[in-house]
Amino acid sequence: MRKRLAELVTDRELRPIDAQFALFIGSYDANPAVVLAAALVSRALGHGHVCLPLDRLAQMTRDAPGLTAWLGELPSLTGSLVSSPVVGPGAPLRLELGRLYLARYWQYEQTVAGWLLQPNSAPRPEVGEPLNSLFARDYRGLFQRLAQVRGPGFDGRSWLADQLDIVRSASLDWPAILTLLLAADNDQVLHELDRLVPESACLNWQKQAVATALAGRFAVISGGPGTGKTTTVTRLLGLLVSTADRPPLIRLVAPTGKAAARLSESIGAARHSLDLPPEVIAAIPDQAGTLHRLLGVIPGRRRFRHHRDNPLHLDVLVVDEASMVDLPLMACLLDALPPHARLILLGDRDQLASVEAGAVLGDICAFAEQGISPKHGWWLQRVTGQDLSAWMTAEGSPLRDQLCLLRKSYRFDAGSGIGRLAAAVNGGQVAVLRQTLAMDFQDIAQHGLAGEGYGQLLHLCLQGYRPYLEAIRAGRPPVEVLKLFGRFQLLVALREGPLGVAGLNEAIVAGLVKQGLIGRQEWFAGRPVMVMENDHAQGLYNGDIGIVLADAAGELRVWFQLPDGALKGFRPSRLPAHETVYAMTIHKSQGSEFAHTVLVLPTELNPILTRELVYTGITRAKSRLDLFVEPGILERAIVRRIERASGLQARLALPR
Ligand SMILES: Nc1ncnc2c1ncn2[C@@H]1O[C@H](COP(=O)(O)OP(=O)(O)OP(=O)(O)O)[C@@H](O)[C@H]1O
Repeated sequence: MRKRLAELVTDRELRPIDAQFALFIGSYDANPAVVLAAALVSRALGHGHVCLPLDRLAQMTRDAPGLTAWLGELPSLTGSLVSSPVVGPGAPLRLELGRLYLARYWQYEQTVAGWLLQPNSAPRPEVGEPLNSLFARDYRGLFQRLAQVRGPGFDGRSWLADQLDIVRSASLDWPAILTLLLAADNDQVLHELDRLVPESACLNWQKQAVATALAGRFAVISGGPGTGKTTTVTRLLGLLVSTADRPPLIRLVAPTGKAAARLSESIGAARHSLDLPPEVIAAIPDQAGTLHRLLGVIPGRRRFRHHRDNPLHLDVLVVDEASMVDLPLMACLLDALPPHARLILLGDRDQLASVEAGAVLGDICAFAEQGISPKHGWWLQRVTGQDLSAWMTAEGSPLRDQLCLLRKSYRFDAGSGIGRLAAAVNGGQVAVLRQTLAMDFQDIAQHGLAGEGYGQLLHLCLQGYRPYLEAIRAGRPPVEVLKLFGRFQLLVALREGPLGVAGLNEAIVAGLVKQGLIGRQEWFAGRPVMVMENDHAQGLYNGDIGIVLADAAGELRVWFQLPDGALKGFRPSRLPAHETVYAMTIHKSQGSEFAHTVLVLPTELNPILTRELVYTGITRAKSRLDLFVEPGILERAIVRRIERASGLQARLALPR
């Protein structure tokens, strides 16, 4: 058995750790079926699955002929596992409903499901009045926008429907509304729309999200790029502060330093657009930190400083980019929350799941498809004044009433190619994708990679990275250099090969050297580096990006912007594992956005190419996307989905 496991490691069907674990299990139960099951469950974890579903063994080993052959020689694994001493309470493996777990992961899933399924006993608050005043129509803004669009060809009906989120259009007196819109010469007259377009004809998902989050101690607000997740949570925090007897202690976190820095920036801006008293705004924090820092990492230990017996000191916790939070980290976070705490998860459920095992946000958000319960729907209707009858269904998990999907992008309008492309990819709509790429959008361009394509790609990258290098030459300060570097990014799917991180980094460095923009040595001024592991002692985290700059004495320092906005310089020799980051994998780009993104996909279909990967790559672009892909690859990639085996959804579906 030892030999066979070693061969599977040599053939890369197993990782060394999978074989070691199987041997460890084999020392307690030498039954080959149990040993193989142990290797497979460990291997599944390496692929991001939380457990090994025993009815999907063929599917999960389809790319591994050695494992498939071994499975074929054995009787059913289930029979051997059920009677094995290594499976069961207190043993290293757990078997539940046909899913085999490492005991630790079974416990994580239990913790997460147990926390999420706790009944919400608190009465729903009476928030109608403050909620409606927070979401009061801004007629002054509406009038300004109207003045810009009114003119020949103005389609007042669809314009107003979009502006006011009208969903029950047929019931409205459109001749009167259009007359008003065309004749309005000041914002005051637009108040007549209060009567002509009552709130019950509109459906604003941001308002629904705030109400939903106020109703209980847990809520998820999920939406694509620019759908207003930060804006919505800022309004929610404003309401929580203004309606509380004493200001709640609010903490904001994200899984990476980069995502935390972005959250600080966007919440800082959103706070000031709130029409609330200054003392309320002051009680909303504008600094976010990392999740690891909040929980308190103990170097060398899996356990955090905060846990059930030493809970976090907070009343409200907002976690941004929650799709990046893996199952173990989510379990540790929920375990560390004090019983009275309110938790709000923000994220995009359609993005790539966490690097490590699990797809917690996706598993939770799966219940959003079930609509909402009538009880919750009636309450929402009462406090928001909007009609939700079309969304109410009798059957479903109680969790569905804690989920809010934001469906309208305020960043990408109908004229945006990026928005349309992202929607087509996310919906797996091949025809819309083709149509979008064939249209003449100003913000997207598709290029091939054959022939001159590769040269064009390099040219674009050399142009894109030039501004920050010129800023260095001009002696601009680190903060400005980092900002300029962050405006342009080359994203790739693979690590190896000419179109992977390694090949493209090399080609870009060679091109920049040739243009005299950087030096030839390993540590040249301007070298951008990405940290590849967490270094809690120095406050540097996997995914952080820094740039090498020389000080007045010619000494090199690598400058990083910390989540609180502060800058810190490190000697190159002090950095934890790192690599040059002209090209970055799409996986590593999660939680970041770039004004101009260049996205390169492999020329051949690869298991890594999925809808989630392409969607995540495209949605990193804020205002310009250049897509380098060979014909046919994109269409084939977007119909493939990532499936992560887990029992969380099944646990959450159970009635409370
Ligand atoms: N209801 C709204 N009306 C008008 N503009 C809005 C509204 N909600 C959000 N916006 C604007 O849309 C932009 C994106 O909003 P926000 O940053 O809140 O979205 P997000 O979902 O958090 O974005 P990201 O994809 O960056 O995470 C901001 O400029 C914001 O001011």
